[in-house]
Amino acid sequence: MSLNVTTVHESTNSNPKGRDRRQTIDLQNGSEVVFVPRFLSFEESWKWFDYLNKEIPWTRPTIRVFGRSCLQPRDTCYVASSGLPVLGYSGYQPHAYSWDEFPLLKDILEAVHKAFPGSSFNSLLLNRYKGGNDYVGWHADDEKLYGSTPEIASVSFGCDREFLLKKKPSKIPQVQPNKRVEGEPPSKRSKKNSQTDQHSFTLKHGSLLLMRGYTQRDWVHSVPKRAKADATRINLTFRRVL
Ligand SMILES: O=C(O)CCC(=O)C(=O)O
Ligand SMILES: [Fe+2]
Repeated sequence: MSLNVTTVHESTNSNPKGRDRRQTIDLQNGSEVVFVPRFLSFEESWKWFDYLNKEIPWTRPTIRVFGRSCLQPRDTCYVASSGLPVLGYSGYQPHAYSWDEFPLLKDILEAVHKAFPGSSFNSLLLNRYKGGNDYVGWHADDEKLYGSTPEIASVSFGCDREFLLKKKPSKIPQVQPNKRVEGEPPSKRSKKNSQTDQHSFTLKHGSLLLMRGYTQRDWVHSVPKRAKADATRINLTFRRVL
């Protein structure tokens, strides 16, 4: 038996459109992802896409990666409640805009809070991928200001993009994780590992993906370049600064 079994739990209330259908993916050891493929309706999502694309003061900052300056490979903007500690990442400190400047964002925030009672997000990092060359590399949103078990709700609009999750290498020596089973071909052995330590989601227009528990401590995520993704995608990640 594999030690790292993934359980996907599907649930829905009796909504005829299946809008609240969600998948809960137990990543084990206290990490969890909830995926709601049709969180927002198609029409409503286009209304929000157009608003965000036009009204948000997008910037493409210079950041520092491994000691070198480079242009962040996507547009960004940051919105946060007043009085919170300042966010900084990759040597960049985004200006914190106020929620009041973008009233529609409050409606999306309200919908997210309704879907996840008990959540209380107070900041939002927005990303705009102008095509398949724009991306976000492997990272974890494990900044100290989010605490040890940050909950991050990610809502997507526009072009479909693949979202990958990969387990961080364990610091504790493993007891032969790919232990040879007599007669099992090597291809099967490595696949077994990758099935449980990597996950892929297609984040479509109007979908929501929530990461919680120890997902930022134990996993990294990315939205890789995709030659076929030829249209703009906008992604909102709601977070709680402690
Ligand atoms: O665009 C996405 O789906 C992910 C964005 C992300 O990981 C981030 O902003 O930290
Ligand atoms: Fe992230």
